[in-house]
Amino acid sequence: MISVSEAQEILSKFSNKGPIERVSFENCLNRLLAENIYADRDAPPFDRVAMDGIAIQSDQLQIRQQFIIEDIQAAGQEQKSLNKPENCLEVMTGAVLPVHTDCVIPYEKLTIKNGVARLNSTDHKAFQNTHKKGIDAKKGDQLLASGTWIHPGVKGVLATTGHTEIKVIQVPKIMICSTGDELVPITHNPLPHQIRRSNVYMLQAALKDLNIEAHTTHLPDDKDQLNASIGKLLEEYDLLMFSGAVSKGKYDFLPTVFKELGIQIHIHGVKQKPGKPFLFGTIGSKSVFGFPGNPSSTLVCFHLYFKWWYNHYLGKAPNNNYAYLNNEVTFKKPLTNHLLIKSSVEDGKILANPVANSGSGDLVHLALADGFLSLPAEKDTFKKGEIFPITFFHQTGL
Ligand SMILES: Nc1nc2c(c(=O)[nH]1)N[C@H]1C(S)=C(S)[C@@H](COP(=O)(O)OP(=O)(O)OC[C@H]3O[C@@H](n4cnc5c(N)ncnc54)[C@H](O)[C@@H]3O)O[C@H]1N2
Ligand code: MOO
Ligand SMILES: [Mg+2]
Repeated sequence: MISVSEAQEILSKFSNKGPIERVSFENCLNRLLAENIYADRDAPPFDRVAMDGIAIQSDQLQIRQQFIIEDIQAAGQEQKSLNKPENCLEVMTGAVLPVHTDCVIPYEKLTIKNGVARLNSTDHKAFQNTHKKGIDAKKGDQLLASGTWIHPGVKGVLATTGHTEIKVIQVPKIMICSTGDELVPITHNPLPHQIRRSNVYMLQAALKDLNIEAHTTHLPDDKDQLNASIGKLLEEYDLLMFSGAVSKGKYDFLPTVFKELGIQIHIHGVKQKPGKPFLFGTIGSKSVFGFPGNPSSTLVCFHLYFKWWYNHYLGKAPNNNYAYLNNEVTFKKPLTNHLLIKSSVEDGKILANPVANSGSGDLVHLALADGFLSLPAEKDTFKKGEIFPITFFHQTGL
């Protein structure tokens, strides 16, 4: 069996960067930008008034304390001009700074009476409360690099540069399949020997966190039917995700069916707990992920391996986060132990508090955890205060 890092290395080899597509501006949030974005004009495009108040010529500050108001320069109006240097213009935030002015004094520092503005203090200087044309970027400057995650601030830049269509990495078409004759739909009342199929919805939710909409289906524990269904699904989807049927049981048909369908199995079994029977294979450009059926195994393997694959598909470096173990833990097997934890923050440090559970089949306590700490296989005692890699279940930017 291979180690966690060996498994991730294999995945890196078999995940190619995804194709590029164009999407509308409306649909680009949480996608990965696949082009550089340049400024179509200076930013800001004009000397911009940054406070509501009056605009004056700063060299007048040595001579006078009060200014006759000539006019108002509102935002959205063409640039006006101050006629006489001893006067001022009222100006609004977002307006163009009028010609012959270089200093904005906010209303809070003025008293205005009978059309005359009097300064309440003398601590003013040239260019205060103005946002100089081109100070943030010049026309033609690169504002965003290909590979940027499109979050709300990035979307703002795409809007201000007038991008109505954006090149992004295509979202892979994914089908999530449950297997197992004990599973019934969530709308059913299970018989005593049955359970509702929950793993596929965990996977669907985890994919939605990555902005991937995936379908779910159920396949029976029947080799011929699995063969036929998976063959068809491979024609239609880029990637198939399975939960269950990858271990040693008489009805764990997936590894055999995959081989019969010509799928090359690159990983089957990783020195870890949970998730030991994890499977990954490819056929042409298509990939299959076989997550072990126990709920924690499914979710942990999704985060360790699918997200690793997806980072490569997006051309992004995976995130490496670390946290402080907040309780001593012993684990005597030569396996990487992915310990369920609930995180907290103290003095700016992420603390990982182990969540007690009865094993990888314990869905109840899985829901109380917000991630897992990966404790290395080489040790069996892990002390409070030691630092280990942490993976969060909830999306915090991949
Ligand atoms: N002789 C051995 N037995 C087992 C081994 C082993 O190495 N030797 N490995 C164990 C480990 S570790 C795991 S993990 C499980 C993985 O088994 P499978 O991937 O084959 O999964 P199943 O047998 O189909 O199911 C296991 C368990 O998970 C439940 N399950 C499956 N799918 C769902 C779903 N969509 N929603 C909710 N629960 C689901 C299923 O009912 C089973 O209880 O094998 C061990 N055995
Ligand atoms: O290692 Mo299995 O993944 O415990 O349930
Ligand atoms: Mg099994």
